[in-house]
Amino acid sequence: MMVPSPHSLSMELISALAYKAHGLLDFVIALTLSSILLIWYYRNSESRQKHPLPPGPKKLPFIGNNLDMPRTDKHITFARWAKEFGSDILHLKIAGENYIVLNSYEMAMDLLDKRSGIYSGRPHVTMLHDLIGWEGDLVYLPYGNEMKLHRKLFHQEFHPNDSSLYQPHHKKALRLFLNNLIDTPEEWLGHIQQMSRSVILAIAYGIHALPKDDPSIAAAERMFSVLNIAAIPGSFLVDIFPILRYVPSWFPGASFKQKAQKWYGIRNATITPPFLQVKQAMATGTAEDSFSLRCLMNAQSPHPHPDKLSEEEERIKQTAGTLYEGGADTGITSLRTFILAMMCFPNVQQEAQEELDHVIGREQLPDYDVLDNQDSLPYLWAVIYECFRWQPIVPLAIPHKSDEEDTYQGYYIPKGSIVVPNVWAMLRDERTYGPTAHTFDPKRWLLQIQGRWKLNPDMHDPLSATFGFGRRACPGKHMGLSAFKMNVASLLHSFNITPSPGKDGNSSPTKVQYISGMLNSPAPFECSIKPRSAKHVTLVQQVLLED
Ligand code: HEM
Repeated sequence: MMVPSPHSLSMELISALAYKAHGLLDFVIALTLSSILLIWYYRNSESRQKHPLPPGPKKLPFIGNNLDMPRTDKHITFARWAKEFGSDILHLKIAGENYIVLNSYEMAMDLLDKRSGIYSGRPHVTMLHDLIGWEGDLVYLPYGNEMKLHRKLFHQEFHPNDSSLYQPHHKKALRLFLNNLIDTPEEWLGHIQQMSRSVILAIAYGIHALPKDDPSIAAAERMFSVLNIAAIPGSFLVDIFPILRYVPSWFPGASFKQKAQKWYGIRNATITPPFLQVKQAMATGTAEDSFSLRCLMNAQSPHPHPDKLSEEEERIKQTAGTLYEGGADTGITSLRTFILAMMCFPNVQQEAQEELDHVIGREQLPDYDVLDNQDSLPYLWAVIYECFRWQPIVPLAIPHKSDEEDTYQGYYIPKGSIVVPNVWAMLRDERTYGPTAHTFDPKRWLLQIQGRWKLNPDMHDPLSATFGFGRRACPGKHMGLSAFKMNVASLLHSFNITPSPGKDGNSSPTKVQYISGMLNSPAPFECSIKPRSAKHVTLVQQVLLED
């Protein structure tokens, strides 16, 4: 029996309706309906390919998996689906877009790294790009020349062999942070935020933040909070049904429109003033060392006017803006996860402190060089790996986009697919990490040889998944890792982290709860961070005076 194709069905629909049409309106309706049918048919024409699409939840006509896409904790749902469908590669159809979810490290490497010529694009997110007007951000630039120029600027200044830009700023802010913890330990979270954001402000623009309530820090916080909410495709209904962008803001349920109006242009408005400040300071010879200054000094074609920007300077502004918008929150989130882990696992904390006491002693604070040596501080490194593994900071990395069609393991991957590496699932994989994959246990990274710890060379470290893949892998990796290591070692060296005692003096068990946006952040929690001894207090205060 011949089954009519949607194409012939739609032609019949047109003629039938046109025949019955009493006027132009009916004809337009007929034309619109049949166009939708045709678009749907052609967008689904992958099914006519030789290879099948990867498995995934059942698709409904027209709406595909729109109703299946979870609004939060997507990484957990994707990992569950991988088990249910017995496949690490999944396919979803959302708003006519193909989503390919990769739940294993090998698959992510096969596609995003080994075939990075195809899989290095970025998806377009309706809410973020069209309604909020988020533009010029390296994180979302399509694969191509402009993206490469932005990444080149990043690599120039965040090279693993040259930490001269970020280490001095970080060291200064860290020493202040440790002293602030001694003075007002109950404000520990505010101190972490102040440290991370002031470092980035100094690195990006050479601007020194006020000790409290700095307006540039507040502006960066507002900008990042918008990105964190709107960056993941599908976080707003309008990403799933882009046609909704045309509904008026007063329409019931269109609160996204009001949000978009409030946030419109926030990125450009936030990143332009500090950059112009650097350019103006450069003209008067008063600019301090920073990413912006270094790039501006290398610029081949600067605009002669201090308030105006050439195309090249505009690019530098955008790249510094990417740093300003996103460089701090990954650091804040990773440190909060570390603190939560130390509260929950006091034995781990004690063992790491014993190792630091043995290797560094109580007469000096940890320094960058010592920490780079994995052989001398294997337990500390194992704690660092385990923090990144247990609660990956960016659980779905940032989605890539395929710029060509492809086949992989017998499955068809359409051109333009949004490819989501599920880092969380990779780092919680029971096939790699065994039945304890969901618990925090630094010893999984270690071997004990003649009573001493050594990092197990057979365990593949988690960093290559934590920081993303291929040509879009995180260009801030070296700085992010270096800062995290120093923060963790300094806290462990001089402070004890424990649960906060309640009003009755007893502490209740700590709950491990996470809130997922683009970042996977611990839900707010209380804790107590106190110096380990009077000697540690003196040491921390002394090093501050050295600056
Ligand atoms: C612990 C800290 C950090 C973690 C875990 C992290 C993780 C990531 C991940 C997973 C991606 C997506 C990679 C992909 O698409 O495959 C990414 C991209 C990116 N990260 Fe980081 N990051 C961290 C710190 C930083 C810092 C400090 C900076 C700035 C200096 C930075 C700048 C960027 C930029 C610009 C991109 C976009 C790159 C592109 O699209 O080409 N990151 N990061």
